[in-house]
Amino acid sequence: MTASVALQGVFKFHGPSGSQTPILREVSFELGQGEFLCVMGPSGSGKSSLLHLIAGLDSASAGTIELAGKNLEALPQAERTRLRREQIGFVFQFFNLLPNLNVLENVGLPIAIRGERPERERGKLSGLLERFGVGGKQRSLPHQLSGGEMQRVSIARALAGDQPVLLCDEPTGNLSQQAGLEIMKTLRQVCDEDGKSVLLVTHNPRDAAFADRVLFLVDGQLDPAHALHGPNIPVEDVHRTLAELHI
Ligand SMILES: Nc1ncnc2c1ncn2[C@@H]1O[C@H](COP(=O)(O)OP(=O)(O)OP(=O)(O)O)[C@@H](O)[C@H]1O
Repeated sequence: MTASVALQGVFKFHGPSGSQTPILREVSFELGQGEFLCVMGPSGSGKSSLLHLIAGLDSASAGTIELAGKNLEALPQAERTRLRREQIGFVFQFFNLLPNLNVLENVGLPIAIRGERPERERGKLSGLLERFGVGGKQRSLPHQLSGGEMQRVSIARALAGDQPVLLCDEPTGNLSQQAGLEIMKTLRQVCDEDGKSVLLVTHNPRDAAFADRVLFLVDGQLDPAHALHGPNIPVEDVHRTLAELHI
């Protein structure tokens, strides 16, 4: 089966390469279809850079990155963008909802960006909002919602265009404990029930324990010896590994 995402020997230098230390060094892993994979690492270890590469928003300095079996590095920019829109939904720490659009309009954005008409998908979009407990907020503006509600709207948006892959960058980083827990249950549910492939970047051991597999990025390198495998990874194992790796 084709992996949703496959990295092989990826290096990333920021700025001119030469003698600089790369921020990602020989990174290789696969995100399987329907897998929930978490990457943890200290601040500055290259986690966000990794997500940018997978989304085709930046280019690897060496190595290959495949999205849905296609080598991103070999694609012209327009094709990369098209593939990103078709394959990837994003969930960000600060939600990234457009402040002047209401909830329904925000959730329809991935469809509008593809040049299609969100009004035609009204039933589907409302259904997603209902499913995530924000069905009554369709006409609200983002600033009228709680943090947890905003994040549930952004998960609905990430699913609105039927993208099979969700890239989640610290999705609970700006939420209360309880709201964050609800978001993690929701992400686990879209993986289990909808078959989405989820790649989560987080500092939070509780969130990492929701994953099927946890990888640790230290000094730009993945440490395969310390990977954790689920299901049901004990949060204590995540804490212990972070301590062993001095993260
Ligand atoms: N566009 C850029 N140009 C130059 N350096 C960059 C660029 N983007 C990131 N860096 C550097 O690369 C390193 C990794 O950054 P990145 O944001 O990927 O780390 P991170 O693990 O996501 O950190 P955090 O957990 O703090 O968000 C940092 O030292 C950062 O300063």
